[in-house]
Amino acid sequence: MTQTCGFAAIVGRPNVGKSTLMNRILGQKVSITSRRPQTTRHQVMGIKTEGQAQCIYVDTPGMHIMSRDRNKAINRFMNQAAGRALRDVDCVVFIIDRTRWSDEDQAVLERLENVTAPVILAVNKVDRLQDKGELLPWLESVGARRDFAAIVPISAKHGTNVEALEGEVMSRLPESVHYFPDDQITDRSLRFMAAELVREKITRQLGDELPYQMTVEIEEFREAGNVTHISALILVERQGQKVILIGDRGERIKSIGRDARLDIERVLDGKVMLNLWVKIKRGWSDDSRALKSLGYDLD
Ligand SMILES: Nc1nc2c(ncn2[C@@H]2O[C@H](COP(=O)(O)OP(=O)(O)OP(=O)(O)O)[C@@H](O)[C@H]2O)c(=O)[nH]1
Repeated sequence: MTQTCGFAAIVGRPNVGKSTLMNRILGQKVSITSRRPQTTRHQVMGIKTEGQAQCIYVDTPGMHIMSRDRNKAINRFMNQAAGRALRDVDCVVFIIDRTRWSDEDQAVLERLENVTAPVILAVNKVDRLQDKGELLPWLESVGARRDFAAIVPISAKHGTNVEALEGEVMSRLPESVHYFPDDQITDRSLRFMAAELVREKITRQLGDELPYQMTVEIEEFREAGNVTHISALILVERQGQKVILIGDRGERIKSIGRDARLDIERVLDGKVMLNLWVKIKRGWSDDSRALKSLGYDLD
């Protein structure tokens, strides 16, 4: 039988559920999620193989079109990364949040104007719709905004209708041999996943107390016997942020470390010793050179 293989970009404004959808499709966490917008910073590929079809999903960082501090280097990087993901894809999944249509959604739609690949609209979070009756008329009216290849209401969180969405994507992949082995689910290294999981726990535990100018670098990732030793450096911008992260008598950082270790152990399927360090690196989020040194690739 002929094989099919191709790329599908998942796009949408921050916080609509792109990472949640990716994790749901893959049945495993490859992209971190949180209630705060702008959690996803790096482009992560999620690979799903089903029989003869292989789809490589690209989860893009939220498009920061309305961002107030749009000139910051990190915002420029994130917009560029989102733009790059749209070139050369075979299909685009555009996610919106229920029946809302904001200026940011409109801006994402405008970005898709020159995209020739089919665009599937996923109307997410339908589990949270107060009035289910408003869905059908909305689905009909939203179709006027663009000639969508399909419009699929879903709940990424609960998995509702996600298979139908996948079916729409899979049916649009070109004939090709598979680019990845059939059992591989992400292009990212375990080292990268470990850093992302630490960042997820920080974002979840500290919420709005810590601005998103915080990054995690893995300094050591070493297997010894059946234990993986990981040292992670958390970079923040100011002393005040360091104090918040460490918490009263180190309670906060301990709790972050415990949560992150449990998740990393699940991903690695083995025991982990995790050490966290906090360091101040002033102004990194506004410095293109510093971003490069941390692995953010600015054009
Ligand atoms: N009720 C409900 N919540 C959802 C659903 N999908 C996502 N969420 C929640 O919405 C929030 C944002 O989800 P993410 O997957 O991090 O969103 P994102 O689009 O990747 O966000 P960025 O990283 O900012 O681009 C999280 O709290 C999710 O749990 C859904 O179908 N139903």
